Amino acid sequence: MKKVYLIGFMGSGKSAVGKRLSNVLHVPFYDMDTEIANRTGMTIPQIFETYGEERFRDMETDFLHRFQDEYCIIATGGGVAMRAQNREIMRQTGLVFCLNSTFRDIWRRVSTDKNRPIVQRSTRDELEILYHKRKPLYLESAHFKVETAGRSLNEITQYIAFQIIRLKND
Ligand SMILES: Nc1ncnc2c1ncn2[C@@H]1O[C@H](COP(=O)(O)OP(=O)(O)O)[C@@H](O)[C@H]1O
Ligand SMILES: O=C(O)C1=C[C@@H](OP(=O)(O)O)[C@@H](O)[C@H](O)C1
Ligand SMILES: [Mg+2]
Repeated sequence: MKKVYLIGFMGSGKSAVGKRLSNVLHVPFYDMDTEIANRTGMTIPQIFETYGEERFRDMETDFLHRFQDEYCIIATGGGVAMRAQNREIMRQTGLVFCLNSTFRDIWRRVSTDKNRPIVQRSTRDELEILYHKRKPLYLESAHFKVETAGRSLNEITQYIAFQIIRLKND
């Protein structure tokens, strides 16, 4: 078993589930946004403002490329699965779980959050268009699709943990 990647739109629960999964499985957890923020000494909004979105995307790809070979949980940022190169790295180096949430749930969770520059610069309609545009690419990248609607963070975590343990024991 190599890495476990969590992908999906902003607010689908990647960071929150990743942390829980790490506790349940006793496996290290890395949140790509946190790792990139730590490396640059800047927040995600500061990176977007100072260097622009494209440079941030390059930092994401760089992270995936260089990251050490270990069994760990990685919560990706919502844009990571948009690059073919990133999708290829994730599928080759690990198991990819897509957290699938309704746009309604997503909007409720992220609309007031100041730490997501894409939400800050978008109207509700624009974000919903982006959600529909990205969805097929999340599904294309994933080994597993995880429905999150009506499920608690713990239920989602237990489901993913079960799948990982099952595959490990195969
Ligand atoms: N299934 C869920 N049930 C309850 N709260 C959730 C669920 N999924 C996500 N959240 C909450 O929504 C917010 C955004 O989740 P987060 O893990 O940061 O999403 P992501 O990393 O995918 O952008 C957090 O406060 C998180 O606790
Ligand atoms: O979807 C995106 O393009 C982004 C998602 C964010 O991560 P979360 O998905 O954890 O919110 C973060 O990487 C950045 O704000 C850009
Ligand atoms: Mg996150």
